[in-house]
Amino acid sequence: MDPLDEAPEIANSEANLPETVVDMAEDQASQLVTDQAVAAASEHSVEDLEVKDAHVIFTNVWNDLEEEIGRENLRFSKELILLGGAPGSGKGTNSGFISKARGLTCDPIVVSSLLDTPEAKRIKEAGGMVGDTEVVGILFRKLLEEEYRDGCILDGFPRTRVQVECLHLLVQKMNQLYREYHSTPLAINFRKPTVHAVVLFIDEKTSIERQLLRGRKIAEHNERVETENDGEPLELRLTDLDPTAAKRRYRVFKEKTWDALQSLKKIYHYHFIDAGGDIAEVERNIRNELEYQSSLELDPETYDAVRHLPLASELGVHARQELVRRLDGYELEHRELFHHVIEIIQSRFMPIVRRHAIAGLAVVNSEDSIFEDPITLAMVIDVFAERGFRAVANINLAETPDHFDIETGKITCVTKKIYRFQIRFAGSEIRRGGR
Ligand SMILES: Nc1ncnc2c1ncn2[C@@H]1O[C@H](COP(=O)(O)OP(=O)(O)O)[C@@H](O)[C@H]1O
Repeated sequence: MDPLDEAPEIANSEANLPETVVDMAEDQASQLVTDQAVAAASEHSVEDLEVKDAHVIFTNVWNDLEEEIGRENLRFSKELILLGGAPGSGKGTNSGFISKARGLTCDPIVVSSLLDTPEAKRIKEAGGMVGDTEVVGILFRKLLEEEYRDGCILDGFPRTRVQVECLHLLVQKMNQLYREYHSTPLAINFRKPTVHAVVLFIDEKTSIERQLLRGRKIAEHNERVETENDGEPLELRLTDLDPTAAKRRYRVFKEKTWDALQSLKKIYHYHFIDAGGDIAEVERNIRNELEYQSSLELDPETYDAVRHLPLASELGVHARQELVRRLDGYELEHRELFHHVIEIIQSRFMPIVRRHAIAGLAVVNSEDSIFEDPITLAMVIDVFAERGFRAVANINLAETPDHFDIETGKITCVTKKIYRFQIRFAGSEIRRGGR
């Protein structure tokens, strides 16, 4: 039986706009997520009194440095490797290996270790983030140390949008200094900077497990140091001992750092790494990615033109969490409409879907004007996704004769909108005569 045969004939289908409609639905849905995330982040912000303007922060730091050590001594690293990822994603574990792969001999700069004032420690222990002014001031000063001249790894920078802005401003200044000193004897100290962002991705569950694992390992190590009086104790983060605090750290990452890291790909070399596997696998992924990008035969300009487009492997990573947030958003903000859509799915869609359980593909057409609001299309797609189906929606325009003028012979038509949903799922394996 043809799975499409539930669809009534559509006369004079004039426009078939699948991508547009699905885009509309998904846009609407993701806008909702973004708005909620922003609202949640600002509601809980503890840094409201802090300077948020990257230009102000950067200019203050830069002017202080210039005044203190002189413009000709503002010698930053030629290559900056920004290593980002959720807590426990393996930044510390992999930074030594990345250094080697990039031919760097200096230790990575672990930004959170630089932040050791009592106030910064208090914030870190609560799973929060230290203010941008402090981070940028300390880090830029550190970067000027001689050992980082050729390049360095920055473990945990940038972590916020303001820090990303400050980074852009720093790179701009470095480019300016490069041009300024280009034909002078000091040129070697002001080479054109290159920036790579390496982003390690793990999900929330893995992040929490690994933070707690690190906590257990360090606690055991420190106990051994104390009882056997052998070796040096390691810094133990309180958030690594407490599942709730570890979870909070991941959430802060997801709300404040994830987007900031994503924005780097528009401007710098960007390496997205699936870091969910075991250590050997992650190392392999990093090696492959770094080798792949450096062996690309694309002209740098061509590569620049395409690199801001997302990689297929990135798109799925937060899809489940975002779906959950969107669904919760419908329930909170459009409860009545949401329940109405669920009721339509239950009473009108599901009988058709059930009838096509062997084929795994059902098509449902509807003229219900409720679907004029794009959010209802998003709701249908998301509710089906939540239940394990893949739904796609598109709009067909059908011209139907409405009036026939006997005298002139003129036919007037009305245009009807028909909403067409394709619902795919794993069909039954049991088929007569099938293998
Ligand atoms: N791929 C991996 N598989 C299993 N455990 C890992 C992996 N990468 C790191 N770990 C462990 O997870 C914990 C956190 O790793 P770490 O490198 O300190 O993360 P980060 O610096 O990103 O917070 C450590 O105990 C480390 O040994």
